[in-house]
Amino acid sequence: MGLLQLLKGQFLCHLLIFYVFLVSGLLVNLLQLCTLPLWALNRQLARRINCRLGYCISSQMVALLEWWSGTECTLYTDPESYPRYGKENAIVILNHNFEIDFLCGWTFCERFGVLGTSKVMAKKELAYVPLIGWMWYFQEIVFCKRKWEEDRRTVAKSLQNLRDYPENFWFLLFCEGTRFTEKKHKISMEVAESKGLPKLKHHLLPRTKGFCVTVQNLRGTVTAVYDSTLNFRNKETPTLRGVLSGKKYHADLYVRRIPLDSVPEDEAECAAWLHKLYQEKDTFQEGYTQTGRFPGPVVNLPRQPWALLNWLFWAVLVLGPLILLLLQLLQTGSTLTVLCSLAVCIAVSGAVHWMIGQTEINRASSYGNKQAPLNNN
Ligand SMILES: CC/C=C\C/C=C\C/C=C\C/C=C\C/C=C\C/C=C\CCC(=O)SCCNC(=O)CCNC(=O)[C@H](O)C(C)(C)COP(=O)(O)OP(=O)(O)OC[C@H]1O[C@@H](n2cnc3c(N)ncnc32)[C@H](O)[C@@H]1OP(=O)(O)O
Ligand SMILES: CCCCCCCC/C=C\CCCCCCCC(=O)OC[C@@H](O)COP(=O)(O)O
Repeated sequence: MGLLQLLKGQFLCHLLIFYVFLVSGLLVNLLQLCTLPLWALNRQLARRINCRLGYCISSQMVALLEWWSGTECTLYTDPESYPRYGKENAIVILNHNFEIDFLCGWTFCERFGVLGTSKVMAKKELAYVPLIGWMWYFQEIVFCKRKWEEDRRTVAKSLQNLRDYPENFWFLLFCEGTRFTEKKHKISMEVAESKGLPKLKHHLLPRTKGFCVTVQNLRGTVTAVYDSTLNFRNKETPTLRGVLSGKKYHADLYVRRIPLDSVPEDEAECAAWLHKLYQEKDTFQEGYTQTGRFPGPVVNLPRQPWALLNWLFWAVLVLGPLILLLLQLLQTGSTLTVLCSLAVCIAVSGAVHWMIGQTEINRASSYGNKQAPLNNN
């Protein structure tokens, strides 16, 4: 094992990386808060500024994946669609099977220059996660409670707000609404059976309402749906802890660009269209498990240096004062101050564990663990 690989496994390195993330993230959140008055004066400028501020946080996690863990992300797609990626507004549909699927999504956003503007329909609980959740508030992320009666108005309103967004954005939907577990899969296949739908082997049954309301509200703003299917080589089940420890994974993403005009306007037809799409995704996943690859040619998509440069900028900015403080502590610090510093380290590492825990499937919500009553309206 090389020295660098050994270093990547050290707790102290993780603590330093998280320290940079935490302090720079709080600074960025503060700057975002300072843009509040600007929203009333010049909304489009406030949005552009918040895209860039948000980038400062999310790109640190991308840098962790691309540069620290060295994870490779391969894109399978039609070369004719490829030039349009990043140059139009799109709805992205992604399977929700992996703890770092969102991070791979962000990595592709970074490579197509839309990381700062990337959007998602996220569960409301994530709005309270420090740094990321707070950043999302200023990036106009669409939050849902996963209770349609409450979501139908709020989600539509948040989507309407995006209609005059000043920059190209991708809007991500994990239509399954929750991460894949065997129990949730079994229950959702019972629902599929009761609805007369074919069973899926690799996906939970998609919830169609979020997709249909997104299409309704973003028609005319968004030009395409990017149907994206993600898997990892060697049957790996990647984790954020693995990434932080420098473990290298290899992600494969198959993307099909579907013009939005071909998605039906009628709600029932739109729902049927989504179910059919998931049946196709399921065959792609089955093909991947059999052959280790997706259909379609591979497009070369090298990583960009910007995420790393952003991380280095923040590291220099926030590590300098920390080092000075530690030196001063060693020279003059009483036992009490040294103990207090230790307590701060423990608190910071506790915060890392809690935040990483948000991404762990074994701590997933109970949503989808039992059948919601069938709705006939
Ligand atoms: C070129 C490169 C291309 C791509 C790169 C890839 C990606 C990059 C793009 C962008 C990146 C951006 C950001 C990424 C960063 C971070 C993201 C991280 C996390 C956020 C993820 C989440 O939080 S996921 C959870 C929240 N989101 C959702 O839930 C969305 C999907 N859900 C819906 O759409 C729902 O409909 C709803 C939330 C709007 C409402 O929920 P509710 O529960 O009320 O749902 P329904 O009314 O739909 O449910 C009832 C219907 O479902 C049937 N039913 C009942 N039980 C089940 C069951 N167990 N399983 C399935 N279905 C069930 C029931 O019968 C009802 O059926 P109907 O026919 O009546 O609809
Ligand atoms: C730069 C270095 C930083 C290192 C430390 C990183 C610590 C930050 C970690 C995480 C921040 C939280 C990211 C939130 C994204 C979680 C996405 C997710 O997967 O949500 C689950 C949701 O879809 C469905 O939930 P359930 O399956 O129903 O439950």
